[in-house]
Amino acid sequence: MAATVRSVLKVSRTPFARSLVSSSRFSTTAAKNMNLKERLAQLIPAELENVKAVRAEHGKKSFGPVLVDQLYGGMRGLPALIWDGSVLDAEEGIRFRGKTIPECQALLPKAPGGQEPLPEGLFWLLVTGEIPTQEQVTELSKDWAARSALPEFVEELLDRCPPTLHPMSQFSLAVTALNHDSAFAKAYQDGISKKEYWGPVFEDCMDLIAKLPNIAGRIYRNVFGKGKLPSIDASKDYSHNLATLLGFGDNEAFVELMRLYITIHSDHEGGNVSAHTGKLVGSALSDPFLAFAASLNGLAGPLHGLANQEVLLWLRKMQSQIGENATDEAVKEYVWATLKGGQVVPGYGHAVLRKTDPRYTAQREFALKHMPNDPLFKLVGQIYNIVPDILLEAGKAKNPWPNVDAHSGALLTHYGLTQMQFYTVLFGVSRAFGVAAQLIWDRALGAPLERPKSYSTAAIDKMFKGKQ
Ligand SMILES: CC(=O)SCCNC(=O)CCNC(=O)[C@H](O)C(C)(C)COP(=O)(O)OP(=O)(O)OC[C@H]1O[C@@H](n2cnc3c(N)ncnc32)[C@H](O)[C@@H]1OP(=O)(O)O
Ligand SMILES: O=C([O-])CC(=O)C(=O)O
Repeated sequence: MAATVRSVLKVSRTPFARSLVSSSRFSTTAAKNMNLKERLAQLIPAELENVKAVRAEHGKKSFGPVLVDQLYGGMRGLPALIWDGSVLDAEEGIRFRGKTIPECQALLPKAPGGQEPLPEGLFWLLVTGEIPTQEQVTELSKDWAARSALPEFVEELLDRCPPTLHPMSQFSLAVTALNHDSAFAKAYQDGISKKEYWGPVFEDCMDLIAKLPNIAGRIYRNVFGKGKLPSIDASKDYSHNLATLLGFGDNEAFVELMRLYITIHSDHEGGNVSAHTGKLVGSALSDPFLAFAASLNGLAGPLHGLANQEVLLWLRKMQSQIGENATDEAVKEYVWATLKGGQVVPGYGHAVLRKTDPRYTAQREFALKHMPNDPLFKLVGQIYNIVPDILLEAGKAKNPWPNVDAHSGALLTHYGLTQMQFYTVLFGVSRAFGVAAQLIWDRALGAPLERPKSYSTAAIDKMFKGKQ
């Protein structure tokens, strides 16, 4: 079955690639002078044709059987969704529109003097499948800066939240409230034609991404008493502004970290909880603010995006119990105690990946370059040498290797962003890029309401009773 799945995926990727080739007359000089919406408007008709052709050719082909176990087992491996921005390979990890993380680091435009890719370029890549020019990325930075202001009532909403309300709950509240000004919701009420949905959805997605730094910065400063929020600087890139709003804009290494962080956390194909939730809610034609707020509520779970907070809490608890610079033996004992206590080792394991997450590796390489002697970085490395063997010996986890969340907190802590309850907010800022790109395409391609079939245990029992 795996081979069938792979060959179908290959076939279904080809037409999109073909669409880009067939529209290559645009991807020369003219395309390089276009803004994102203009380029998208060119790509949509060809992709509509491609999807039609793929469905005509393969629409009745099967991916293989669905097992009852998959219904009970969180639908692992069940082919169920279309997601164009990225594809996850269990061994290799994520590719954004066919490009690995190192390839994105090499190919995407950088800030002057910077070495990490600008997330603006990654968004362009997710949406179009193309590497933008430096000028296109600069225009995107400016566009997002121009859209970044929050409605006053959203600022007030955040200012009224008690600091005891988790930053992710505040984040979700604020994003939900942005639906007040949704271009799509308004256009829908005004009777927009289906064919035109993608236009206002694109505008909402751009507004959503643009406003996230102001939301994140406000939450951070409110909750952790960090004073008044500075203004967005229209001459700076998105990550620089985010860093400034958090109070770290003067630290160029932190700004670089934000560029890398937002790039690598953006998208992880469609089946993860935050991406799938956004797509599902968007399929009801809830606007991008409502859809992405739902994504955030999923990201806030400890088995998903909250794991980066959990990793730091777990590490700090370890240090308080066995001290800093603990021996391997003491660390092993602590890991076993976690497992014997019926808890998971946060930052390890994955529903799809079966190797070390390349996002972990990218962060490790960043740390080796910028903070090789950091004690927490060393502890993260020590744990890497210990945990996989223990998880293998414990015999339950299908993947004993670290995921992205095993590393991110150590990097943020190094630069002074020590408030782990805030970490998943940064993950959420990044995840908006991937969810938004797919929401735009879903509406452009007329993706239908999601509504799979559910079964009761009694129905399954009855269905197979007396059958082999
Ligand atoms: C950005 C992200 O979302 S990356 C993931 C972040 N989450 C974490 O790091 C939390 C720790 N990891 C986990 O809980 C899991 O590995 C998940 C949730 C990521 C994946 O879950 P699954 O696909 O169900 O993993 P898998 O099939 O390997 O699980 C089999 C068993 O191993 C256990 N297991 C998996 N990973 C771990 C772990 N890190 N520590 C302890 N036990 C684990 C599962 O809890 C499950 O136990 P059960 O049979 O008693 O229910
Ligand atoms: O793919 C997953 O299931 C979880 C994950 O790593 C992500 O969403 O970034």
